[in-house]
Amino acid sequence: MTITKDQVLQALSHVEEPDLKKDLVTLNMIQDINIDGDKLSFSVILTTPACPLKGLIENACRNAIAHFISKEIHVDINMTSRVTTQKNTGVPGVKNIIAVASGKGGVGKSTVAANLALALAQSGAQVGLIDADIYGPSVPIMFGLEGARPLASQVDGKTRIEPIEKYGIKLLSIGFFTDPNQPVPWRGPMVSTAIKQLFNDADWGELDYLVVDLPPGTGDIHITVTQTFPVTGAVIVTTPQNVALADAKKGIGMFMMESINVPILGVVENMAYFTPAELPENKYYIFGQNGGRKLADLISAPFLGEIPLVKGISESGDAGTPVVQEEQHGPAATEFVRIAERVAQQVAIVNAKRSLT
Ligand SMILES: Nc1ncnc2c1ncn2[C@@H]1O[C@H](COP(=O)(O)OP(=O)(O)OP(=O)(O)O)[C@@H](O)[C@H]1O
Repeated sequence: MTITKDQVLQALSHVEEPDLKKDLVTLNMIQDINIDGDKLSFSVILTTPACPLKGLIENACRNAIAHFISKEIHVDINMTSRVTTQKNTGVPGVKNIIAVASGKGGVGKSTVAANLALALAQSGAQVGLIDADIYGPSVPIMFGLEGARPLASQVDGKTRIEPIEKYGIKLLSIGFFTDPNQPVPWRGPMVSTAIKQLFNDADWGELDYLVVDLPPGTGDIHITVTQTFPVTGAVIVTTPQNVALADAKKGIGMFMMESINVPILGVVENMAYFTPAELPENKYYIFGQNGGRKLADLISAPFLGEIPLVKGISESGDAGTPVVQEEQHGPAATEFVRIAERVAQQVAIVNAKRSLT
């Protein structure tokens, strides 16, 4: 049987990308078509290596070839990815900036930012993490890098800060430049300059995602980051209590302000329930149930997932190895991986919508 490239493209034009609601051919996601007798191979270029729909899309392609051409064809599909980007993030080489924010302090924003960054990297993406929390930088402790000082290097005749690499991601924290025992009286302009330097004066190289751990609340740093760099979207972290949810709403309100206008990628509910290690099936909703989900519904944003309150998360963070790195297939790590997949999905959707405007 002889088949042609046109027949293959015609068949695959019946396969829709479920998030982007267009067919794979229109989206230019089918490449490298090769036909050798009854053997067909092609690549599907996904929008992120963390794509949770990878298996579904691959099956749909096989079914389309079988249905529209023939069941007798031997199909070899290379599922690969090229992370999409908005036109310009303001930081050379960086495709997407993901801000992680919370209204209230202590809700686990840094824990989510660190594990999100690691889970994205484990999917095969190039990832950086900026700890912009001047009031309580957590990256040095969470990554076992207390006392670390980034080096400077010369890149294209300019002096650049070299981010520190750990567990496959590039890191910079405001805590690498301050003495943890000396309080720093940050003034507005100083803060703004220091934060911009973490983005602009560092040698980030090529990154698919630069995750930014913002301080709690809504302040100078939020304004500086969102108004200086076109942030792709924000992940909002909350706990289920009403006080945390009320503050989270204020944080969301800031991102939605016309002058800021950063899309909300979704809501993560942290410390959603308590699970004793010896009874992992038991869930105790000690702070109330579904607060994060209701908040997401209220603002018509995706609910990204719920993380249990477990000792392993705080212990691994304190010991310098975030849980996604420490127990890669444990229940908490698995939930972080799912959240990372949903975040990557939302980034692709935001970018696709932007490219249409
Ligand atoms: N799901 C969880 N289970 C157990 N401990 C957690 C969980 N999430 C966070 N923690 C712990 O709670 C503490 C606060 O977390 P984290 O530093 O991530 O919060 P934050 O919102 O970034 O705080 P800050 O307002 O200081 O920036 C840390 O000790 C962390 O290990």
